[in-house]
Amino acid sequence: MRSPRDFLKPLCVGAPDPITEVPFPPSRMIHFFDASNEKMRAKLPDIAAKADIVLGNLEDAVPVDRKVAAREGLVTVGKEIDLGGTQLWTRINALDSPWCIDDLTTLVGEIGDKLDVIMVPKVEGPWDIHYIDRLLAQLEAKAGVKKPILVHAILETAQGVAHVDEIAAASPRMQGMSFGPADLAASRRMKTTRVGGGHPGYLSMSDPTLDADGQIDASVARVTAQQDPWHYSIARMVDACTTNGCLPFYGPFGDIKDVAACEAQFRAAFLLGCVGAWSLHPVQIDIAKKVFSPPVDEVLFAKKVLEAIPDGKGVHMIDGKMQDDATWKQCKVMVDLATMLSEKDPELKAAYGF
Ligand SMILES: CC(=O)SCCNC(=O)CCNC(=O)[C@H](O)C(C)(C)COP(=O)(O)OP(=O)(O)OC[C@H]1O[C@@H](n2cnc3c(N)ncnc32)[C@H](O)[C@@H]1OP(=O)(O)O
Ligand SMILES: O=CC(=O)O
Ligand SMILES: [Mg+2]
Repeated sequence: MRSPRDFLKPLCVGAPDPITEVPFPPSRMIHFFDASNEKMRAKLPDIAAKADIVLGNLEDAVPVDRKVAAREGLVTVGKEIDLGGTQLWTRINALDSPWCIDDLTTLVGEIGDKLDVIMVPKVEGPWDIHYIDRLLAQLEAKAGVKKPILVHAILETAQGVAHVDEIAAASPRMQGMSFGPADLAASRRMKTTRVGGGHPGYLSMSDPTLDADGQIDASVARVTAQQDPWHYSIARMVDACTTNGCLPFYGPFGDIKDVAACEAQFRAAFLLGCVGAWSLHPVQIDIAKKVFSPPVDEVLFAKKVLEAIPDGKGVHMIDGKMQDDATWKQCKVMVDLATMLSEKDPELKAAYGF
């Protein structure tokens, strides 16, 4: 293990100093686009006006014969398109793929100063982050990049989940993690073809009704309720990220037309502590914006609590609810997020009354 004293020294002479705190600008959605697709690239200025983060995807979903075009398309985006204040990320090809090394050398060399975060798929343990960390430092030094490019891991293998805490702690570059239910399902041999969301087969059932002879009365219907197959892993990811000062995100929801289920999946992640989710299609940008902006009534209540208890101490009754030091902190989380989002979004600012 590296000495903590070395943690904030660059891993290559001439590379920028590592950051001490992960920046947290609006991050409600990471909008994926295929940079090899000229039509999608042309839409980017409009998309960037609505989205918090846009991400040029080079990995899964980009066909093998368009890998180079996607990389080059992203270089064009970085050099030629003004995204305003919207962050530019990429998802590189996996570390065990033949494209990864050229993704990194080309992108850092050509648009290293434009890229905020590099998302690394299929991270299995801290060793994957250590590899990327050193290589990025070398490439940053070579290209004269001024601020360190941050790293975001996708949690999408059983190994990755087993090592989630070590991954989150592996480098000061760790910006956060996204939950990847498709690859994770495959890695664990879960029997689902869905990308995120629930499953009608994953449920619990109420007890049976017994007849006079103590036998199960099959004529009486039993209540079932779908359970959340992702709860455990998302909660682990949230704890690992929060413990290490980086940001957890929910990943993709694949049934683009089922906007209600997408909203439910995003909201479950929001309530558990995620700061945002992926949008795969423009329709999911609005869903993420709605879900990951805290509800107006909760923000107004939280403001009321903070105003009523300026020192955040003791026990109080507000609107019939007990408030104390702990609930004050819950309210602070809500108000801090609302304040941060209001700086970007005048409509939210008005609704929250700032
Ligand atoms: C498990 C994982 O790894 S998930 C991450 C990898 N997957 C991705 O990145 C997928 C990204 N999304 C997409 O490729 C597409 O949205 C698809 C394939 C899912 C659906 O595409 P389509 O069938 O073309 O959707 P649809 O017909 O509704 O598109 C409407 C318009 O929005 C555009 N559009 C669709 N998705 C996007 C996007 N992500 N970004 C920008 N524009 C988009 C289309 O080009 C189309 O434009 P047009 O009206 O000018 O023709
Ligand atoms: O990359 C995302 C996933 O779900 O797999
Ligand atoms: Mg994946």
